[in-house]
Amino acid sequence: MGEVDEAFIQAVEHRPKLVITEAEGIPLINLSVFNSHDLPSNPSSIETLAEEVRDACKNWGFFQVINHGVPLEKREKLEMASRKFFAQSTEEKLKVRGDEANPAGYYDSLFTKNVRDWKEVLDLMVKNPTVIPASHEAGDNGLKEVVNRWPEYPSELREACEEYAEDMEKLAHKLLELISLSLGLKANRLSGFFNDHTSFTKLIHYPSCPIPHLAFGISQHKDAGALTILAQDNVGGLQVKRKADGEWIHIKPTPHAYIVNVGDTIQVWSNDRYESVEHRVMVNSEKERFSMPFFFNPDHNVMVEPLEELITEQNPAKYRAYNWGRLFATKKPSNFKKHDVDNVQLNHFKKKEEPS
Ligand SMILES: O=C(O)CCC(=O)C(=O)O
Ligand SMILES: [Fe+2]
Repeated sequence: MGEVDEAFIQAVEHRPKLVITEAEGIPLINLSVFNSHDLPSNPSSIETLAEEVRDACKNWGFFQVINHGVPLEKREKLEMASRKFFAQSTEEKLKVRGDEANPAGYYDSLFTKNVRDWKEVLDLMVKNPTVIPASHEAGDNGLKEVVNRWPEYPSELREACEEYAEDMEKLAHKLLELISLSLGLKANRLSGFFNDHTSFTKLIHYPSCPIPHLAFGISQHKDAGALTILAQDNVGGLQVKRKADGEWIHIKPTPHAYIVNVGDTIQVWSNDRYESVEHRVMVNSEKERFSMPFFFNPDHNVMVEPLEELITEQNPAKYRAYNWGRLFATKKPSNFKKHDVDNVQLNHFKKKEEPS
């Protein structure tokens, strides 16, 4: 990624401002009650936690969690393996390149909204294989298996990633329970959508960049799945669009915390009570950065639509049902191909306002 390709250059109106807005930041939520033994006899603290989650989801769409129960050694083991993997030559990394037929793997040429991202990634599915639709064409009901391409080096990467994904899955289910409670639903209301889930871990490397005023690590986007749980190193660069005023807010790294955001799927399930919020990543002319988002996604055959408990006469369903797997099969390849149109957006499924 040495020479500067014009595909990286953002349109003038989207270019990063190098002056960073430091604000009070996204909410910090302490999950320690989940790890205490007296959990069942302590419903009031869970209720308090659910309220904090509700406020965070409503006001920001993003929050950080501490005392989350994920062992630090597991996170560090995967982070080290990721650094070793990306330190190899491009030729070596391209041996595990992902493609349209089997998207799990390495990419060094990715686009968000048609501008190239200053990053390289390794995508690894949690379920190996993961079943998804063979194509996004309506009428094609065929399925295919996505199989991980484990790199030979470093040899510990596979075990590190599998162990880490197990921990992430547990944390994701805890968060899902809290989100369900926060919406006034039973704790396990959403868990049935994840039996054969299509979640994946993405290892990301943002190399240092000579043109941080013209390019992004990832330009502004929303995450399509249910929840994203992100581990970032201490360099920083993630920015979240503050709902209150549309200002881009820098998320200062909190050691060992995870950053959580709700994706489009939860926006639809909640019938817009919670919104999937735009975010982006700035790059840095001096420092490279590593991050590891875990995307918690439903089963391919889940039809995503507003939950019936959250629909009322005053608040009718705002979306038509759509099939998660088809959207996933559409989204994945479009991330690495230059398309004439933006990625599929949730607006496609938004119901038109009925004339009153
Ligand atoms: O690396 C980060 O901080 C954010 C990554 C991200 O937003 C994504 O991969 O969707
Ligand atoms: Fe994202």
